[in-house]
Amino acid sequence: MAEHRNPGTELTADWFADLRINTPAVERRAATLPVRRSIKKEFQAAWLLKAISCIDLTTLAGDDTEDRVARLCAKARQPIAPEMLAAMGVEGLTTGAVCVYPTMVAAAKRALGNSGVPVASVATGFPAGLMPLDLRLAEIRYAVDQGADEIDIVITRAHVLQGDWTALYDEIRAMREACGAAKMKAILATGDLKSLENVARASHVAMQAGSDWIKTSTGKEGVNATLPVSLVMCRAIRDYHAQTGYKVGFKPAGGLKTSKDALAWQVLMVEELGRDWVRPDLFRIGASSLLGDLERQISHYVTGRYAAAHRLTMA
Ligand SMILES: O=C[C@H](O)COP(=O)(O)O
Repeated sequence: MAEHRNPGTELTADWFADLRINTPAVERRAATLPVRRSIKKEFQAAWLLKAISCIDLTTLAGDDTEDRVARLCAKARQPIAPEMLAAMGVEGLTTGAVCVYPTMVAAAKRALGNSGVPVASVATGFPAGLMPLDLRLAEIRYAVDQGADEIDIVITRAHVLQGDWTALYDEIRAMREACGAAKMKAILATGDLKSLENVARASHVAMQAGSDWIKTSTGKEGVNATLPVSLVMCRAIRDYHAQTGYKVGFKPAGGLKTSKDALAWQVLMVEELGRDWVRPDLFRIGASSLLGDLERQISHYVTGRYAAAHRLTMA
């Protein structure tokens, strides 16, 4: 598949300055997503496998060690027992990427070897981003130098809260340049942005500044990925595509733990952006503890019963 990059545009405030969002309507629509039938029951196991291929399998904890990262990478290379995959006629399934702190990138690269699974590194003073810009850019360059294939940056929430779109655009542009060939995800930390209008505006600015994906959350805010916020971000992605022809990816992250969550977010993608957008270069689910439940549900599909927890390697 050809490498897909969003080059960005000039800052074009006209695309978002006057937007208004009908919050109750967004909430009503979001509430219907988990129960919609766009993914038929008999195809759910296939969609669960697809969800696995889109996971950024994540560890972002203060007590991370190289051993933990190596175990995570083993799981990323082989997320489901081979016999279970064989029973479903599938081979070579991996997660979309692993996601770690910058000092763990080299260990992740070693553990992933030639598996083709990319390493994503958070950077720019994750999770709050409150560091001088030159240090944040240096952190990106460090992670790229260590071998990161993707960089998950955080934005300065104050720029959004103060409506300083130029400052936000310039910061993200500079980050995109520092990423070089590594693809960039812009984490908006939507739980800090106060309104759905701000989420939409920040989404537009992040895309105009050249983000390859926009991502909801760090997993560390008080409120992380929600369906209403995700709906607003997907619609901004749709508008940006209509304006420019470029497809920007979406990454919900933070608090996604169940197969039900994975299906609800895939329904959102299918209904708002189309089936074609539900693939690893355009959709990632950032999660540290979702894989275990996906494995459990897939095992139930294959064997007709739930495996005991100790038989599954919980991610
Ligand atoms: O980017 C990914 C998030 O940090 C994962 O959050 P989580 O630990 O709630 O799954």
